[in-house]
Amino acid sequence: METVLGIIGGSGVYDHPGLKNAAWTAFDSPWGTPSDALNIGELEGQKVVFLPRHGRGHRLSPSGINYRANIDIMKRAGVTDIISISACGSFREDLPPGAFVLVDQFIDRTFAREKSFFGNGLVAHVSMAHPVASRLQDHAEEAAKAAGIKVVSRGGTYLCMEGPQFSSLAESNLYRQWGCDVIGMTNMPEAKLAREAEIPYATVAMVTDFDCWHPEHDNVEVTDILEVMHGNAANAVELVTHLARNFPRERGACSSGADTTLDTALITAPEARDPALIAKLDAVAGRVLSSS
Ligand SMILES: CSC[C@H]1O[C@H](OP(=O)(O)O)[C@H](O)[C@@H]1O
Ligand SMILES: Nc1ncnc2[nH]cnc12
Repeated sequence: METVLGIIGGSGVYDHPGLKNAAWTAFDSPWGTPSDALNIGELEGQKVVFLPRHGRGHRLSPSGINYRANIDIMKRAGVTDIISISACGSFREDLPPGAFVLVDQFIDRTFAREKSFFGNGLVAHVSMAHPVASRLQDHAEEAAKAAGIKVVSRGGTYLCMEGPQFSSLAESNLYRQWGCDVIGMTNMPEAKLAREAEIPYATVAMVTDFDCWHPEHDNVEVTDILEVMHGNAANAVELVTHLARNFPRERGACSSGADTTLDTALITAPEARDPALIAKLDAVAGRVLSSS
């Protein structure tokens, strides 16, 4: 199968200037309104589908993003792999602003978002034990190094908070005690939904600030973040360019099983399934539902 690299650009990353033969293409989704149209084109000979998570102009707040529609339209566009590019705060002295963290674990503290494509009428439980595809991390790591990014951490735990306010000092200290490395507001439920849609997912988290635990940086402000974000965004563009250049054009089987996760996840008996929900799942779960 030919690979189609999906890029979800977060704060500061609303497009990729190197996309060739590109067109912003609107997709409808039975899950509602996605953040934006998809910019579909080619980068370094690789087919790429780009989605600005907050929409162009950063219109959408983390809680207002329709994560289900976003993942659904990426699946409809044929995306085989997703790289999430995200701004984040850091809980570690050795991950200062400008550092890139190739996250491999998440803690989900969000509470006001739709988190599953499944539910009453078709219940499914997918594993989130290993939410990130190590194969994608390998490519992202290689690309980050080739892009000359100075601090690149392989692995890290991303605490996803609801927001939009930043953490209190007590929360920031608590998350550090939990062993979290970075904090953001968007990668959950995005990673969960990508897993349900059988799209391998990996996060490149770009540190913009020290959250508020750090004695010398005891307040997070968007104006400070924006300054760092512009440099990070330029590095992210470079990283994605290198990633596309070396990305395998043919997709092999995913050792994590992320691309076949629904084989073992559905629990509702076929005769008890809701036809209306099955219809909405045509893209996300068509691979397993069309044959059952
Ligand atoms: C601009 S600071 C807070 C904002 O930035 C991050 O967004 P994204 O993950 O899409 O890069 C963070 O999660 C918040 O939404
Ligand atoms: N400190 C922080 N907390 C949550 N989301 C962020 N995005 C960037 N910095 C952040």
